[in-house]
Amino acid sequence: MSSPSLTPHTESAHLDREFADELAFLRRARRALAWMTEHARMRVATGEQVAGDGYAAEQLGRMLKSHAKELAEEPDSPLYFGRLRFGTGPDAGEHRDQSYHIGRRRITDESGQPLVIDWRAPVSSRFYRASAHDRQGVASRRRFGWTTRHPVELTGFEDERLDHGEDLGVRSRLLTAEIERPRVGPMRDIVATIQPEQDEMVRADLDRSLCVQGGPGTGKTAVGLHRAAYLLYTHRRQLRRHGVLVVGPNRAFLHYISAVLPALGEVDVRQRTLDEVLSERPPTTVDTDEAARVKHDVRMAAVLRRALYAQITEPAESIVVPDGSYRLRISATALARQVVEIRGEDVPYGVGRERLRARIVALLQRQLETRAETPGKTWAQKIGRARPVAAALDHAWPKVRPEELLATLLADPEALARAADGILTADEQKTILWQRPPRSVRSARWSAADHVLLDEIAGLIEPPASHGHIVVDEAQDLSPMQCRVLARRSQHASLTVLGDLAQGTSPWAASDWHEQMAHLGKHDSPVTALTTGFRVPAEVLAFANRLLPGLHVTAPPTRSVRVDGTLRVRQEPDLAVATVATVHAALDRAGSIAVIATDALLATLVTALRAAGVEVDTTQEGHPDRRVTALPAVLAKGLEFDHVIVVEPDDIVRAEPRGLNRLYVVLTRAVSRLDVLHSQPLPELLANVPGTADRTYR
Ligand SMILES: Nc1ncnc2c1ncn2[C@@H]1O[C@H](COP(=O)(O)OP(=O)(O)OP(=O)(O)O)[C@@H](O)[C@H]1O
Repeated sequence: MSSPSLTPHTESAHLDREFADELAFLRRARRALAWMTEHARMRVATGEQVAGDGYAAEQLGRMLKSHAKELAEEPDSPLYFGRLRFGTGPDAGEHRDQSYHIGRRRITDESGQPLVIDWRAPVSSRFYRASAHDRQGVASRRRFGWTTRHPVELTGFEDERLDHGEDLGVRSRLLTAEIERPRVGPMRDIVATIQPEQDEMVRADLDRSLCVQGGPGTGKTAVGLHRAAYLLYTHRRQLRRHGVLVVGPNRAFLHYISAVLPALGEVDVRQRTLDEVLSERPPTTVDTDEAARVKHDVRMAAVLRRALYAQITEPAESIVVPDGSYRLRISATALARQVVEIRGEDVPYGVGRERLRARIVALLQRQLETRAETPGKTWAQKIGRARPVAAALDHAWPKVRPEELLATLLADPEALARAADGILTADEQKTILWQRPPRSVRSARWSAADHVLLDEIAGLIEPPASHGHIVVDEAQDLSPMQCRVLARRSQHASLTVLGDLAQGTSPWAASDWHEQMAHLGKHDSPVTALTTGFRVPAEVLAFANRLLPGLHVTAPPTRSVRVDGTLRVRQEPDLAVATVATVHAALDRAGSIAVIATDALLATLVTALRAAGVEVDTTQEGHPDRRVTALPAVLAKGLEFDHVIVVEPDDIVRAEPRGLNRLYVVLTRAVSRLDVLHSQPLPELLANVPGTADRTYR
C-alpha cells in the first residue's frame, strides 16, 4: 500500500480485498471470544466439582469466576486496535513473516491458537516503539478505526509501511481523531495510541522506581494506570499477593480514573486518596495553616522518634521469678545491658520489645539449664508472660499506642519540649500544642496531619505491610511526612511517581523531584520528562504558560500536538449572566462542560444556572444526565472537560497562597474550548501582554 488510508474502499481493489479480509477476521475473533466466554462459564459450573480439597475448590472457583466475569464484562470497545506484520529480515527473529492482531485482551480459538495478542505481551511493544529508523523487524503497522457507538464496527484502517520509510508518529489520523474526540464521562484507556516514550515508562521493570515530570495533559495519569496494568500482567502472582495501589489527590479524581483499569481487565487494584490510605475514619478537626505546616515538616519524624524511644527507661530493679522451689533472677545491670544492645540493633520499636522479652526468657532459661534442667517451649511461653517479666518489660520497654504518645506530645508542653528541643523552635512547638486538650485520648480529635503523625509512630513500632507496587499521582503535592507514609508501604517495592512541579498547590509542594524521591525512600531513581501535550490545544496552553515565570519552578515546557481548539477571554459586567449565556451556547455542541471558580463565586453561579433551567452536577462524580459540572477550583486537579469556563481568575489567585499555581491547573483542564470570564482585571501575567485581554483566539 502506497499511502496510509482510513477509507480503504475508495483506494483500490487491493485495499477492498484487505478490508474484506479484516472483516472476515473480525467475525472469527468475535466467534472465538463468544466461545471463550461460554467455556469459562461452563468451567465455573463444573470447577467446584473437579477440584480436590475444599481450599483448592474455592481458589479454582474464584479464579474461574473472575475470568468469566472479565470476559462477560468485556468493555464495549473494539476487540483489537492494531496489527503488526513482520518482515523477513534477521531483526524479525522468531516473528519472521508473522502477522499479529493486538488488542486489550488475548483471544484464542477453540484449538488454543492465539488470534489476538494482549497489548502487554512482549511482542506488542514493537507496535508502540517500532519506527522507520528503528524497525525492530516490523514491515508494517496497521491501526484500525471503529465506530464509537454500539455495536462497534470496523470502519477502516491506516497503514504505515515502515519498510518503505513511512512513519506517521503523532501525525497519525487515528491518533489525532482519538485525541480530538469530544470528552464525555470518565477517563478512557489509551492502549491503541500509547506513544514510544510513554511505552518505555509503562514497560519499565518492576524493580525500577520511576519519577515522571510532565506538564498538563502529557499523559502522566494514563502512563501510571497502564503501567499498573502492564505490571499486573507481567508479574501477576507476585503482585496479586502484595497488591497494587494507586494514590490520587481526591475522590473526584479517583472517580474520574476509576474505569480505566477495569477496562483493561484489572479489577483488583486499590485506588485511594492518601487520607484513605491512612485511616478509614475521616479527620475530625482542621489544623491552622501554621500548625499543619509544622506537622508536615520532615523534622517531625525526628521528634516522634525521639519521643517514642524516650519511653525506654533504664531498668532500676532486678527481675525475680519464682519457679517451683527456685527463684530465678536477672540483675538490673544485666537487664540494662540487654536494653542497650537491642537499641543498637536498630529494629522497629515493637520488635525490640519482643526481642527484650525473648532475651529475658533466654537468661532465665540458662539459669535453669545450669541446674541440668531443660525447660520446654511451654515453659518459655509461660515465663515470658509471667507477672515479674511483664512488669520489667513494661517498665524498661513499654508498649506504646500511637494515639497516647501523640496526645501526650500535643497536650503537654514539657513532653513536647523534651522531644522537640533542638529540632523545632519554641514558636513551632507552641503552634502545634492543643489550645484545649481533650479530657481523654479517646475523645481527642485528629486532623489530617495528625493521621500522618500517627502513622509515622505506628510505622516506627511496626512497619506496615509493603505493597507490590504503588503508583502515586500528583506527587508534587505530597508533604515530606506524607511521602514517608508511602515510603513505609513500598519498602520492598517500586514506585511510579507522577507529577508536575508547576501544578503544586499544597503549602509544602515539592520544588525538586530528587528531594521528593528521597522522602519517598527511592533516592537514586531517575527523573524523566514527558513533554508532548495531548489534552490542551496549543493556544490554550500558550495562554496558561504565561503564568510559568510566576510559578518559580524549573520544568521543561510542554509542546501540544493539538492545533485545534478555541480560547476566548472576555471582561463582563455581570459574571452570572455571562456564565449562563456561555453555558447555553456550549450546550449546542457535544462534550462535557465545566464551570470552574472559587467556592464562594461558584455557589452564585450554580444558583443562576439552575434558575435559567440548566441541570448542573455539583457532585463531581459525573451525572449521566447532566453535561454541566460546577467545579470548585481546588478540585480541578487531574480532571479534564471538553469545554471549560473559568470565571474570575483573579479570585482563584487570591484565594490561597499558591493561587497562581491553582490557576495554572484550572486553565489547563480544557480539551477543546476555554472561556475565561472576568469582571476584575486579569492576573498580571495574563493581562500584561499587549492585546491579550478580551480577545478571541480562534
Ligand atoms: N498516547 C496517547 N494517546 C491518546 N490520548 C492520550 C495519550 N496520552 C495522553 N492522552 C490523553 O491526554 C489526556 C491527558 O492525559 P493525562 O490526564 O494522563 O495527563 P496528565 O499528564 O496526567 O495531565 P495533568 O497533569 O494535567 O493531570 C487524556 O485524555 C489522555 O487520555
